[in-house]
Amino acid sequence: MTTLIGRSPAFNRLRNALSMVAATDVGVLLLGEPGTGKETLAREIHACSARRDGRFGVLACTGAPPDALDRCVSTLVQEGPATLYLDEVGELNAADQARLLHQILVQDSASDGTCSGSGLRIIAASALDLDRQVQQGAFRRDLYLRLCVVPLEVPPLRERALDIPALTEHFIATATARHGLDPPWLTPGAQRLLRRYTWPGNLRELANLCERLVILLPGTAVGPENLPGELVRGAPLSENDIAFSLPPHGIDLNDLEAELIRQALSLAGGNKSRAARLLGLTRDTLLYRLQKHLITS
Ligand SMILES: Nc1ncnc2c1ncn2[C@@H]1O[C@H](COP(=O)(O)OP(=O)(O)OP(=O)(O)O)[C@@H](O)[C@H]1O
Repeated sequence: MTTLIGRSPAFNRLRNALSMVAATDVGVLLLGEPGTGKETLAREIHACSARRDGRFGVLACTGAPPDALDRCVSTLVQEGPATLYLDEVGELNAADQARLLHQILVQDSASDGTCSGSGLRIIAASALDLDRQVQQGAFRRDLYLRLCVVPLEVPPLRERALDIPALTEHFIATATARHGLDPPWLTPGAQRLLRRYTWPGNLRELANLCERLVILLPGTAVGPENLPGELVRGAPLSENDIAFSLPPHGIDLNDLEAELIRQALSLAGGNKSRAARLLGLTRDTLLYRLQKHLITS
């Protein structure tokens, strides 16, 4: 079974819904941006369902060859109770949509109507707004209604920022084990940037970053200066951040200084004299500190 990380309110609501649908055999449509964890959640539904001992098959609908759907369904059906996960179901062309509807109707007529785990269960996922596709005539309404008995919205990572520390720890531990390296650790300044970033690539982007840090900085401290530029640029300090009180667990003053210098340079468009003024420093003091933090601008 997968280790599902997440304790934010948004994720807890989803987790509850997952356990409810896992106890049934209804069609589930997972809706969420790329990398939000849709496949992982589908695997969890399968693992918690009556068909947990059967296969979990995956069909990537984007660019799937014409016979892929039929082959996938017949292989799974032959092997007993199974779950088929259709990734990006909105990308199926008209012919495949008709084939899928046909397969669902065949499965329904073969099913004994219980949740005992016979036949094939379909869990579909989409990053596209499937409802809009139906309205635009790009997706069959009859198929949509079959797939979407229970729609589940998977929140983007920016809406579950509370989960970022635990997910970061999990991804670092996973990459550390995979590569046989020592784990890096994040300074408070770096942790703060991770919490503030908007993560357009969601959990996959965070997992990739953690793996990169494990490979490039094993067993060392990771500060803001080691993080990609988009994380630093995407996290402007607000007035509240500047007028902050020292948290009980303390801060890393060195990292904070480096972060403020980067922010000032960015605000000043790279002009060092202006950046120095923003920080209440002389230009020479700023140059010294740029060297100290190995900041190149
Ligand atoms: N709750 C979770 N706890 C721990 N790891 C997770 C969780 N959800 C997802 N992941 C991890 O995040 C990464 C992305 O998840 P996944 O592939 O399930 O996303 P997806 O929404 O299906 O992506 P795509 O839309 O691009 O197919 C994977 O490495 C997965 O193992």
